[in-house]
Amino acid sequence: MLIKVTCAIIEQFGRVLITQRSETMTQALLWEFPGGKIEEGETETECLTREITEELNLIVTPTQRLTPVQQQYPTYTIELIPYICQYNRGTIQLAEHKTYHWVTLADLNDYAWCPADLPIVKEYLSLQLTV
Ligand SMILES: Nc1nc2c([nH]c(=O)n2[C@H]2C[C@H](O)[C@@H](COP(=O)(O)OP(=O)(O)OP(=O)(O)O)O2)c(=O)[nH]1
Repeated sequence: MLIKVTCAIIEQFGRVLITQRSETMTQALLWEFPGGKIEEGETETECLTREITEELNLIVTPTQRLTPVQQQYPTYTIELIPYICQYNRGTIQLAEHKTYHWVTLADLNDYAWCPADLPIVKEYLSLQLTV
């Protein structure tokens, strides 16, 4: 079964928000773009804005869809669907994650990412370089 997951590349002041999964989550302690599983009847962007509010207490607007990534993990497969998002309002309150960082593009490669995120980081960096 393919589990569809959306994730948000939230931009503000030239940095992007990344979150570290907690010890008790799957992919424990790895870094990710916040988001989560699409629920029945939900669009990708509805899922994303719901998850970002639930997990971080932030209001964001998805602005650009990047290329989805299929990733097989030992017991399940996900399709991770990334969106660049603009921060609107809210102060971060972590509901599930261990911590978060606002990182410059130059530092994005220094984190221990969930495997599915590696192609997304690469695509995102390549887009910024061509601007
Ligand atoms: N939200 C998010 N999940 C990601 C990313 N990269 C990646 O491999 N994943 C995986 C981790 C999880 O297995 C799944 C997303 O599930 P989730 O964020 O709803 O996690 P969850 O804690 O509800 O999942 P579970 O432990 O209940 O199975 O996708 C990412 O950048 N963002």
